Amino acid sequence: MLLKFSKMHGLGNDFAVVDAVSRKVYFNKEQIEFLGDRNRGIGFDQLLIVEPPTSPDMDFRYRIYNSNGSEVEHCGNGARCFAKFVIEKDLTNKSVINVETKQGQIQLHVQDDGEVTVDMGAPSFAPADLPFDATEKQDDLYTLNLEGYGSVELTPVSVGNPHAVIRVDRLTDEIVSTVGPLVESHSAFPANVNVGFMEVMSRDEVNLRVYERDVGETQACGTGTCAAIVAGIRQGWLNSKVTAHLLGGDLRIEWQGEGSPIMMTGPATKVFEGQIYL
Ligand SMILES: N[C@@H](CCC[C@H](N)C(=O)O)C(=O)O
Repeated sequence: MLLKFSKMHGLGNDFAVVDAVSRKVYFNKEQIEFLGDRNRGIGFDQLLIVEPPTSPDMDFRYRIYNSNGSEVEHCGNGARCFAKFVIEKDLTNKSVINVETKQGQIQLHVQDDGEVTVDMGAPSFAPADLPFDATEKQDDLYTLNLEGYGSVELTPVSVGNPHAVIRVDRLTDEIVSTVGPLVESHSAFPANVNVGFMEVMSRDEVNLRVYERDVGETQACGTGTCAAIVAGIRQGWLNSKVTAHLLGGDLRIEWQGEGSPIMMTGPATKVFEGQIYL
């Protein structure tokens, strides 16, 4: 099969996006791993598949796979690329697009300047929603012992997919590459977890790096940014509108508190279109 795709990125978090509305396409795990391979395939952090909706009040269904073939619930940077893709491919002419995901529904708002705002839904801080086998807790902060390292304090947050947010005094390569994998696959997170490292610069600004589940550190993580900011707002460290500086650029997040949806705004970029034998 000759597979057509668009290569896109949201702040350097990169994707292959496939139209499965105009033509039916199925992938098995090995095929996704091959496509995701940066030396032998296309290379991406996630594969995004645009499908017809299963519910009449939705515009599309959105499936997301990590480069190792695991299917995931949510992808924030991918959602913005998804919006740009369906417009460029003339699959819709709407500027407000309702999309089904594995975990629920999201709404994408395409702005006049081309940026996309995503209504990511309301976060959950309930450990069972990640899932997270909680141990000691104080004000949303849990202590996790890491073999051979010591302990870290983290906030578990579900924004559809699972995140552990760790506040650090200073972001370093070492903390991301050492603590990231230890927390990602810790037995307290039975489905594994994305790990965010947040340095609070002021009440309106953070520096953030994310070690993604099943992928490793990426240039940016949309859901990871949402999780970190809502954790910081709940702790009283941040205001309700925050700019996050990621390795690949900036995201703007707004959250009005308990029960409200998180609004994430940022760019989406197409790099090229291609085709590959599968
Ligand atoms: N890059 C994404 C998140 C992708 C999924 C994640 N690796 C997981 O396994 O949950 C984003 O922008 O949110």
